[in-house]
Amino acid sequence: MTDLRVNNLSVPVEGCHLVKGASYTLRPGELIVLLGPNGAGKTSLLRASLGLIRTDGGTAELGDQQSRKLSSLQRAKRVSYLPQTRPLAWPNRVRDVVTLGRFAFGTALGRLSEREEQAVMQAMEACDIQHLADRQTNTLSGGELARVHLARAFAAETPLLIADEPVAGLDPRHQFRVMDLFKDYVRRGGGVLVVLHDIALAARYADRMIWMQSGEIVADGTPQETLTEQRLEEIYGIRAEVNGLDVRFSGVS
Ligand SMILES: Nc1ncnc2c1ncn2[C@@H]1O[C@H](COP(=O)(O)OP(=O)(O)OP(=O)(O)O)[C@@H](O)[C@H]1O
Repeated sequence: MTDLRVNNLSVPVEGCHLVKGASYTLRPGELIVLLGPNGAGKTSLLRASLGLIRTDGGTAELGDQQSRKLSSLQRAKRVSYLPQTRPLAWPNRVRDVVTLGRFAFGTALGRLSEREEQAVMQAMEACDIQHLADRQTNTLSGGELARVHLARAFAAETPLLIADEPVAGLDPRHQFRVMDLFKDYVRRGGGVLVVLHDIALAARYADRMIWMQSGEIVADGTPQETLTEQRLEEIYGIRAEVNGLDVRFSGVS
């Protein structure tokens, strides 16, 4: 079973720490939303968990191996990572960008097996971009391009999927649609960890919420356990009324 186990992880930078002693586990069959204000250390935690940046304490394991010891191909077979900024080296056809998601499995553009073709088509359909298949990526709107990147991540069909603000820039319908896709992925046995800034959306979809502040995980539990008026006040400095999973914001405190 592939899970991501992070224990007491710290990320140093210039004499201080971007992440301090963070511990959590991402297991197949659950959707975790990672929350926290700008600069709290969410991206740094994700990158450190995947072994992509230097750490100076703690461990991060993906399945049976330490993340930092995995080759990029080994890592790409276990987890799809959708970073916050998604540079494309050069404009390309949408279908080809989505096909790159199969790269770790030895897929070469133009030589797709039926199985590979199916994975790419399904991912494009799920992300509502099949009509854009032959378009060049530099002609797409921001939201369309975000869905292309998502489709690339889905096409990989990895056991785990980690996405940093995957719904930023999407209209409300596509935000729900993308979150529904993550839920389906989890129902089929995958594990998903996403960063969201929309607390109401997070409450609606998360099995667990991990809250970060100043480089530390300050809470980890179900929305029912961790989403409280006091927490929103402490972490974000905002006033809100919380009734179960329903959140009504009334301003900054
Ligand atoms: N290489 C670096 N050198 C110095 N500071 C850095 C470096 N990388 C990140 N930081 C700082 O560390 C803090 C945490 O950054 P990080 O991107 O992890 O936050 P975040 O919670 O993902 O924020 P956001 O919600 O704005 O995306 C920020 O203040 C950022 O400026």
